[in-house]
Amino acid sequence: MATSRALLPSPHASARPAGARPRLHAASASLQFAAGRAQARHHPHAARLRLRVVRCAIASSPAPVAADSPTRRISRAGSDGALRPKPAVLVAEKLSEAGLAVLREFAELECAYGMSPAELLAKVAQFDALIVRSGTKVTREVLEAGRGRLRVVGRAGVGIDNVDLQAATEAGCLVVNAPTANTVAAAEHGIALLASMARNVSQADAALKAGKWQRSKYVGVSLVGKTLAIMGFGKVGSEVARRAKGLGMHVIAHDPYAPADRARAIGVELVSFDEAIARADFISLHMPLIQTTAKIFNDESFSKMKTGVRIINVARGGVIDEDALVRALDSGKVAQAALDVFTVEPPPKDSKLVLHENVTVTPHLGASTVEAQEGVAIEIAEAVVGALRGELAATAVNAPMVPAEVLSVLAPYVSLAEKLGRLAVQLVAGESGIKGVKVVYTTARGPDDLDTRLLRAMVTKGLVEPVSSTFVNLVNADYTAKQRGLRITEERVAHDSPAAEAPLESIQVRLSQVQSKFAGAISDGGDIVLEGRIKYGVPHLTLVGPYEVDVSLEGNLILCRQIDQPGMIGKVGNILGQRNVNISFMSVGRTFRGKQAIMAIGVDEEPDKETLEKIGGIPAIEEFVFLEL
Ligand SMILES: NC(=O)C1=CN([C@@H]2O[C@H](COP(=O)(O)OP(=O)(O)OC[C@H]3O[C@@H](n4cnc5c(N)ncnc54)[C@H](O)[C@@H]3O)[C@@H](O)[C@H]2O)C=CC1
Ligand SMILES: O=C(O)C(=O)COP(=O)(O)O
Repeated sequence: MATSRALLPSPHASARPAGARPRLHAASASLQFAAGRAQARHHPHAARLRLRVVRCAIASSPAPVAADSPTRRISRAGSDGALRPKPAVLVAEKLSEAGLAVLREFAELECAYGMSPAELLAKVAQFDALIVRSGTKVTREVLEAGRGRLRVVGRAGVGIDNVDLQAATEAGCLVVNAPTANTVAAAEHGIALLASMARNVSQADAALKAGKWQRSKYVGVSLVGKTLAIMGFGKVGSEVARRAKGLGMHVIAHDPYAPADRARAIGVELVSFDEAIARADFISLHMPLIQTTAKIFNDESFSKMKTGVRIINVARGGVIDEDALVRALDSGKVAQAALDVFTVEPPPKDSKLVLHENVTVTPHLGASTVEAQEGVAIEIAEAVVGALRGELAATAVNAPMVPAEVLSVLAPYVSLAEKLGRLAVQLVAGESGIKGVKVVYTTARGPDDLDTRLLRAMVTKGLVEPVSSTFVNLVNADYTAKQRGLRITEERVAHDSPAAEAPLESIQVRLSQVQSKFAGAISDGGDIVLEGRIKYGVPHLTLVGPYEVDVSLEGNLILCRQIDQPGMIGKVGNILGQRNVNISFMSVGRTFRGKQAIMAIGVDEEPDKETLEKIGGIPAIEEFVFLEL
C-alpha cells in the first residue's frame, strides 16, 4: 500500500530520536465539514456533513511524557496494535459540555479556566493541544514553551488575532478555528446593539433604575430608510445585512475581497471604503483585526463620515483608534457608538470610551448564546480531534486545505515526492548547500486541476529532515524552505497521453549548482536529477542523472556507476548475498553499450561498511553511494 509520512503535526514526530525512523501507514478516517451555506444561514452549528479523507499519519515511538502529564495515566492501542498514550488537551477557557464530551472520547482533558499567562506558560508543554477563546493570548512564548509536544491550537471561535500564527507556523503547530458556529449569534448581537443604541435602551434602562423617568431625554432615531454600511462583508457582515434589510434599511457594504454575486444575491451594493463611510447613517464593523485593518477607523476616516453617524463594532476593538473615537463622540461627529469589543479586554475601569454617555457597551458577548457556544465547542472539538489524528483540518488557519478527494488521489505521489527529496539531499556533497530546487511534474492535468502544494511540501520535507533536526510538515514546509534559503520552483510539463488517468506521469527533482558525491546523478545540464513514477501504486525511481533505471523505492538503495560490461550484476549480487543482504529490486541503465552504466539496487537491510567497500572494490565500479529511504 502506498504510504506517506505525516503531513500535519504528527503524534510524536518531534520527539522522535535522531536516526529513529518512523513506521508509516495511511488509513482512512472521516472529517467533518460545516454544512453548506444555505443550511449554515439558519443553524450554522447544527448541520454537518461527513466526508471521507485519507489520513496520512505517522506512527513511531511514543513521545517522552512529562512526569505530571495526564498522558502518563492512559494508554490505548493504535490501529497497528501498538500501545500509545492518549493525547492530552488543555482547555484554557470555558467550553460547552457538548464539546468537552467529544474531546473526552479521544483525549485526556484538563480544563484550567482563568490561568494567568505565567500559569499557561508553565503548563503548556504537557499538552498535545490547547483550546482557547478570545481571552487567552497564545504568544510566541507560549508556542516556544510548547515546542516538542504542542501540535494543535484550537480557537473556539472565529478571530485568531490572539494567536501568534507566525510563531505557530514556525513551530509546525497547526491552528484550527471554529469559523461558522457563532456567525448568527454575532450578527444577532450586532442587530441588538444597532436597535438598542438607536433607541437609547441601555441609557434609559440605567436612568429608570436610578429612579429617573426621562421620556424626552431618550428620544431615539428610526432605522427604516436609513443607510447602513457594513464594513467587512464576510459571514457575520452578510448576516447583519440580511437582517438590516428586514428592518427596512438601505444596506451598502465595503469589502475588498467579497464576491460581487454574494452581495447582489442579498441586494447589497458593494462600494469603496470612502463611499461607504461617507454615505452611511450607521456603520457596522465586521472585518478581522489584521495589519491592514488596525485602527482603520481613525481621525481621518471619522472626518469623512456624516455628522451624527452611529457606529457599531462587534468585530475587534483594534480596528478603531479608540482615542479618535472619543474625540469624534465629543465633537458630535459620531452621535453614538455601540461596542462589544475593545482594544484591551477588559478595558480599563476609567476608560473614557466605555464611560461616555453616548456609548453602549457589552463585554464581548457577540458569540455568547447557548446555541452558539454549543456549536462552537463541538466544531472546535471535532477539528482538534481530527488534527490530533493527523487528518487535514478543514478549518486550518495556517496550513493549506487540501480537499479529501484530491488527497486520496495524490497519496502515492505524496510519498514519491518525499522519497525523491530524501534521496536527492543524500547525493549532495560539499559545503555550498542546496540553493535552487526545481520540481518538475509531468501531467496531463491543467494547473487548475492539480494542486501541487502538498507535493512541494513533501519534497521539502524529504530535503530537509535527513540533514537537520527540523520537523517538517504541511504547516511549516514553505516557511522551513525559506528559512533554509531553499528556493523551490515548480514546473509542469504537459503529458498528453489520452490514457493518462493518473494525476501525474512523473515527478522530477532537480538540484541546481551543487556538487554531488555521486557524479552519475548529474545530468548533462549540471544538475542532480532524480525522477520517479508510480507503478502499481508504488513509488519507483525511474531516472538518475541521464540514466534510466526502474527500481521500487522501498527499503534502501545502492547506486553504482560502472563500465557497461557483462557479469556486473552477478558480482554485486554475490557480495550482498554472502553478507545476507536481501536485494528487493535491481535495475541497470546505460547511456551506450560498453560505455557508462548505472546499477540501482534496492536492499531490505542496510549493508555494513565492509560489504559496501567490497562492492566499491569491484574494478569496473567507478563510484557508488548508499542511500537511505
Ligand atoms: N464579538 C464577537 O463575539 C464576535 C466577533 N467576531 C468577529 O467578527 C469579525 C468577522 O467575522 P466573520 O464574518 O466570521 O469573518 P469572515 O472572515 O467571514 O469575514 C471577514 C470579512 O472581512 C473582510 N475584510 C478583510 N479586510 C478588510 C478590509 N480592509 N476592509 C473591509 N473588509 C475586509 C474579508 O474579506 C471578509 O469577507 C471577525 O473580526 C471576528 O473575529 C466573530 C464572531 C463573534
Ligand atoms: O469568534 C470570535 O471571533 C469572537 O470574538 C468570539 O469570542 P469568544 O469565543 O466569545 O471569546
